[in-house]
Amino acid sequence: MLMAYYGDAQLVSRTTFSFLSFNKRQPPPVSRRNKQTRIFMEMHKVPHVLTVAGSDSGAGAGIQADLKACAARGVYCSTVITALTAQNTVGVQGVDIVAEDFVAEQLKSVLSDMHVDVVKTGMLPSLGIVKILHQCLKEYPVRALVVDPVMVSTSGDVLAGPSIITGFREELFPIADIVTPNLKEASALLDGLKIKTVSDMRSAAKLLHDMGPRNVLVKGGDLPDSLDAVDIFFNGEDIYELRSSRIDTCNTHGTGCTLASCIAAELAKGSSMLESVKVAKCYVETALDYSKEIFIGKGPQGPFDHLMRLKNNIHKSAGQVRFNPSDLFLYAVTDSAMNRKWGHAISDAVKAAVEGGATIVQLREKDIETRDFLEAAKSCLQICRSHGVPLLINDRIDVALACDADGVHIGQSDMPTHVARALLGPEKIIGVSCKTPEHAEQAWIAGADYIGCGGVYPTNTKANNLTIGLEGLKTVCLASKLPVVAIGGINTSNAQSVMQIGVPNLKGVAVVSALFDRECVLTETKKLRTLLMEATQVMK
Ligand SMILES: Nc1ncnc2c1ncn2[C@@H]1O[C@H](COP(=O)(O)OP(=O)(O)O)[C@@H](O)[C@H]1O
Ligand SMILES: Cc1ncc(COP(=O)(O)O)c(N)n1
Ligand SMILES: [Mg+2]
Repeated sequence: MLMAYYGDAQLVSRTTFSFLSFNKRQPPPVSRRNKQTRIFMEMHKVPHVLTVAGSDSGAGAGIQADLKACAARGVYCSTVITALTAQNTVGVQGVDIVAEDFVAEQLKSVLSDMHVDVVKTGMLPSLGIVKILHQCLKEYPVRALVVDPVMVSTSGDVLAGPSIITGFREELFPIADIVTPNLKEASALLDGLKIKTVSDMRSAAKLLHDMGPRNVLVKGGDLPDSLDAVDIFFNGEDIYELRSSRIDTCNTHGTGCTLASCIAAELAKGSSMLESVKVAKCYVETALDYSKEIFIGKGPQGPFDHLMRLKNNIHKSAGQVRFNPSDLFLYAVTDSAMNRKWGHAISDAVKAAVEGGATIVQLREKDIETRDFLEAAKSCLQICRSHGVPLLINDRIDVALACDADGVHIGQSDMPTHVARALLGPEKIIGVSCKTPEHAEQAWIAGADYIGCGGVYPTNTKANNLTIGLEGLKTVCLASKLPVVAIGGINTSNAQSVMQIGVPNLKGVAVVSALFDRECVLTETKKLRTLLMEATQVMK
């Protein structure tokens, strides 16, 4: 049924086309750009892949996969769209081929203006389009050409008819730096040769190489009964069997497009062909493994997560605690030395604090190995999540990211707040230690969620820490646009006076020794909570 569309090359709106023609803007002549500008442009050129492929409305394969793969690999990607597909995880419901002269127009727009390092091709739905591409590449040569000879989608739908085989063989293969057929495509290109084993793949790679490409990668994603994902790479001299573990997942829609784009991206960055292929294969394996548990669409072949971020969002909606300033009410900060002194395991101490009424927990483990810190953080996170209490990590953004904690608390000499925000994303909680109104202002500008202000009173947990007293605390609170938690030497005897300084954005107290330098953390937390509740009742 889909084949019915192939004859119709005029489906894309001519109105759009003539509008664009009418508005053609010519780039300024190069001579008008001075030499310095040209040198500057040369120095700041970014690696650039142009993908010439079809759009996948489900965004798992095609142009959309190419864009995501290049973004993930840190390479700029421009796009010439050859066809629109109505596609989802079930299959391809429709194909609308872009008019040949409009494909030519797109190619010219990009290649005449932008510096393209590598061209990567995907779905080329007609012989005419292949010829146009060939002609354009003659006119605007690029450093490398990666040809993914897309013919059939993972779902089994036809994306390019048999006439395309001539186009590949005669036009593109002779100028390709690498071609990357899957088993079905390799077989179609070799007049129906049966490819069922790794040894068949090796023979196919050699036969395809005879058609002219510099390198061939026969992909074995669909190799029956194979425990590994085996691809065969042949450069005309040596043959390599590239193996990775086969990820047990249905989310493999778009693996072929992604692999080819990633090869193109690595080539654009300057890697050798074999290195680019290896990096690309490893990237696909990692992304598939990361995306095993994501669920998009009802069909048998789902897309995967190129940027490896979506899973965190699933966990986030399941567990990530959104920041609420009232969480600062009873803020428990752990201390490994105190836990050692009392023989408390960190997770037991945190459990007791949370059960006693702590409303947020910060792990502050200064003298602990990173591995141990990460393990401790993971177990504390489970405890905190089961009570709906946010868990923050002191200083260590890497540990917070690794265990998917709810956020971090950082000091003035740690990672700058705006950098922490960029690393952690918009959802994570970031608290910053501030002593002055200027610190508070900076923390707000840089995207913190709250500030920790102190030391209010002298304390043993921070040597040589300047004490700002209740007055200093009040000054900072009044200047701060963010909610504040007071910290430093606060305990059951002074917590009420702190809470009663009478500024609305002071939301609570952070305590270390008052909870953890005690035999029974549960009892101390309950005691402090009661006092804080009394203090806030009095204020009302
Ligand atoms: N389940 C899997 N686990 C790991 N790698 C895979 C898996 N499925 C495919 N691959 C890899 O993805 C890439 C694309 O292969 P393939 O699926 O055969 O191509 P296409 O998507 O064009 O059909 C290859 O490197 C292949 O080895
Ligand atoms: C528009 C478009 N182009 C290519 C593919 C191949 O997908 P895969 O990478 O899974 O083989 C596709 N399904 N749709
Ligand atoms: Mg596939």
